[in-house]
Amino acid sequence: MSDTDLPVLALTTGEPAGIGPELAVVMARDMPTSARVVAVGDPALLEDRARAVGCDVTVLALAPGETPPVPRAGVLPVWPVALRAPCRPGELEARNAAYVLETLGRAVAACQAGEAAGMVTAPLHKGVIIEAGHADFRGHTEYLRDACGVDEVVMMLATDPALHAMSSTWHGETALRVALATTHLPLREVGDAVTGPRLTRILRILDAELRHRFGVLSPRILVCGLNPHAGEGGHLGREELDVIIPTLEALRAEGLTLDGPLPADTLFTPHHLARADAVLAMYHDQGLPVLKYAGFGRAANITLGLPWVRTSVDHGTALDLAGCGSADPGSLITAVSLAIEMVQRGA
Ligand SMILES: NC(=O)c1ccc[n+]([C@@H]2O[C@H](COP(=O)([O-])OP(=O)(O)OC[C@H]3O[C@@H](n4cnc5c(N)ncnc54)[C@H](O)[C@@H]3O)[C@@H](O)[C@H]2O)c1
Ligand SMILES: N[C@H](C(=O)O)[C@H](O)COP(=O)(O)O
Repeated sequence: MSDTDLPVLALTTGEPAGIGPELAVVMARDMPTSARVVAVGDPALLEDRARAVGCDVTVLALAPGETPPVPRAGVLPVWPVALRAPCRPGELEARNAAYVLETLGRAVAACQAGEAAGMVTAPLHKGVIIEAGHADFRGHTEYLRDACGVDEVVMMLATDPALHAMSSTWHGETALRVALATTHLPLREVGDAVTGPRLTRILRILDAELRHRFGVLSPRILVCGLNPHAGEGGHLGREELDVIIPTLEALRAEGLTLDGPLPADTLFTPHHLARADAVLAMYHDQGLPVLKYAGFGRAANITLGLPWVRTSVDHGTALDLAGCGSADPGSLITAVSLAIEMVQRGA
């Protein structure tokens, strides 16, 4: 591939008071050369944060939508978006919620216009966006679903050994792919959200994207139950009998290979995981603690079901570390390399 053909990836720099801006500049010290990664954010903020953490990187402000130059270590091209209010590391400022949303909007527009082949997102702070008046905001995943006008997308996190695999040879103690049937919902609402139609949409997307984006020829998916011990035959909850089992049976008839519903506590053991390509957890904190225990800092978040590639970090804004220079860039580096790999193989 010649330099002029290198794909463009838009990297949104996330909550300005968090660690996203400094991770972007730290990542640019060893800027990958197999794609043109362009940050979306405030160039002055990125320069300030580079100085604060002692990172010798040149921030190169481009015109909006301008094609980034050939990548070079130590140079971070930026599509500029202006902060709405001054920003101090670790201190949330509601006026900057509009800035964060504008960075997302710019990246989406670039993907829609074909100016970028995909996007990588640094962490944003959901609470401050909601408090700034965007009451329906839930997270990047839901934002991107709505921005793309698709019915459903799937949040999947994977630990590093499971990100690059093109077959099921990735199994190992820390290799995991965990997708979620519901995302950013209060726990009280989860039971009602686990419906047959939702599980059907999610499992179809997960099966198709494991084939298409990860090269798994015949995905085997382990499906968690919702209740303790997967409902214990209906004695500890009926969602397995009434919703999950009939849905899985119908999908098996379509050709999907699904095991479950299995009790989540024993599903996440080597015996079961050794024969799985992914796990579907019913809710956020059923699946993600296990994934983050296995691979925090080296895992990535992937949105399946979008018309372009989107990857993200496995951590949040870490306001406690912002501006200190001690935040680990591992997950952002992983998310960027994964996005490049997915774009290169046309996934
Ligand atoms: N991709 C995303 O946009 C994303 C992901 C997760 C959480 N969040 C948001 O982030 C905010 C804060 O969430 P939280 O406090 O639960 O989680 P968090 O990940 O920000 O912090 C949890 C702990 O991990 C540490 N940590 C996080 N990232 C680190 C890194 N790169 N290097 C070293 N240590 C790191 C933090 O210092 C903290 O002690 C919330 O608003 C949440 O919704 C966003
Ligand atoms: N659920 C994610 C996690 O815990 O890592 C995180 O909140 C990011 O979600 P979005 O990519 O939808 O913002």
